[in-house]
Amino acid sequence: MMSVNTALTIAGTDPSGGAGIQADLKTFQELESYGMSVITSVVAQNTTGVQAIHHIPLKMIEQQLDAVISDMPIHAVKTGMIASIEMMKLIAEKTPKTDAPYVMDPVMVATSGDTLMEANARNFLREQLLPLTALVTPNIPEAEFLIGEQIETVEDMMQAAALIVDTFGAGAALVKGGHMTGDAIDFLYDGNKIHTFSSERIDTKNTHGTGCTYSAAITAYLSKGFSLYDAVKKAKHFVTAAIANSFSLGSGHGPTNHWATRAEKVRL
Ligand SMILES: Nc1ncnc2c1ncn2[C@@H]1O[C@H](COP(=O)(O)OP(=O)(O)O)[C@@H](O)[C@H]1O
Ligand SMILES: Cc1ncc(COP(=O)(O)O)c(N)n1
Repeated sequence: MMSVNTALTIAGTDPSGGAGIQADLKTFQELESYGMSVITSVVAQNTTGVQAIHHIPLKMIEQQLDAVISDMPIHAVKTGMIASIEMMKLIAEKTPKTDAPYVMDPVMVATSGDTLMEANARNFLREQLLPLTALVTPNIPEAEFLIGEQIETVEDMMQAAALIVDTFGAGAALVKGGHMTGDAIDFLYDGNKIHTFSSERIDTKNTHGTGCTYSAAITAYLSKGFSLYDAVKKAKHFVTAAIANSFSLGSGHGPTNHWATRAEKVRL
């Protein structure tokens, strides 16, 4: 019998296919981790922004979680959009039961500027969910919220990563530099050391779903047993290729190309 590793995403949806649950499942599939999903909110969105949000009733989120956790092996878990404190409470109660490493993408605002998390839930996320994580992957605005300070330089980014772990209790923090200028540099603090992951900045506006894709790739690699450092290194390569080969679909920020690294596999 074939053995397989599995990854679960708990997040909101994107019918245009570039972000959210859809990006996560595409990424898990590309990286050959068996993908599973629990939907927190159905979001009407596309490359131009968010048009409407429907939150799934709590009881139904709970039943989805129970359905997966009671029956399926889970080797890594990721969360994306979690809109409310009540949803967060449920996830804080249920996910530790999986015993799998937990990667949190602290999604607060979409690339388009639309809010995906209620304002009062941000503190709850920081105080109650963050300490459960193996890794949190904030972009610059999210990291600024988590530490309560502005981030302007790469030194600030490194300091933010350290604070998120040492003061707020995340297992590790990856502060992403997509919103800076110059090379796209991310800093990982694992509680011990700062690691740097860098790529040239690609000149494109097609960045819808980059954060989702990156954290999903890390989750997939963790599910397959890679160390945190190796998982981030490989995922950075995956997301960079996805951005470099992105699609100019839609009239806003187009989606990334989740199958961009297939060409390399064929060559190897
Ligand atoms: N134009 C770009 N060229 C290359 N890498 C990028 C670009 N924009 C973002 N990235 C990378 O994509 C990943 C997602 O980062 P970021 O855009 O900061 O996250 P989010 O989508 O959560 O806002 C990071 O590795 C970042 O460095
Ligand atoms: C349901 C959902 N979750 C997350 C994002 C953020 O996307 P990005 O990766 O571009 O920050 C999104 N637009 N929609």
